[in-house]
Amino acid sequence: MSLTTQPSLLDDVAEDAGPRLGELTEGLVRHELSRGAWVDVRPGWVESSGALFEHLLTAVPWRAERRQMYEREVDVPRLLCFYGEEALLPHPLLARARDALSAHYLPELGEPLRTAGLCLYRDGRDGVAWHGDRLGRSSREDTVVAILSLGAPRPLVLRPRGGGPTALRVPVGHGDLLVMGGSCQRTWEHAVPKTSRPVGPRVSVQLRPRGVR
Ligand SMILES: O=C(O)CCC(=O)C(=O)O
Ligand SMILES: [Fe+2]
Repeated sequence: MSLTTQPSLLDDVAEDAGPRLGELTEGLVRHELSRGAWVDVRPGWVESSGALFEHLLTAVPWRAERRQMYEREVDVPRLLCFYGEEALLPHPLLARARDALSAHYLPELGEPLRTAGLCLYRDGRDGVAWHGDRLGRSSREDTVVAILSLGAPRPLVLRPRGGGPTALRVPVGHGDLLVMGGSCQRTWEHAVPKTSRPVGPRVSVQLRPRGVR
């Protein structure tokens, strides 16, 4: 064996061990919703995602938040950590994912994805109620919110704004990508329902443009 083969063998081993991004467009499916909203789903975009999930569980400074609910302050039922546009993301693969998504959606979106909101759903008691991400420009403009899901799958459900039955239910975990686009934040709502079924922890990474929350 020549010495020069050894580094490449080692590289192969190192690469096999870590999480990787697959080809984004391979298996990417668009669901056209009503009123100019759409959802793209790319199952298993992050390969070997278990290592990334384990890393994020310990590397992210997860925080519990409280919010006002009528007269009382209550715990938000999930842990959170927000990375603004200047922040170093907790794993280099997240920056690569953000950049790949920015490049892919640029023709439609006209700007890059810049921030990352991370959530940890510890078990089925954690969830997020029906809402649109409408705190920023997304209350007036079409936009894109891309979500990478790691760990145990949880259904992300969508319905038209203002109620009605769930129109789309996508279990997301283990490296799946789900992207909400067009008018989705204004004209549709999404949620991750709480469940009494035993479910393991899930991490959600939401990538958004500047000024969209
Ligand atoms: O858990 C998810 O992937 C969805 C989170 C979400 O909708 C939000 O934080 O705005
Ligand atoms: Fe949301």
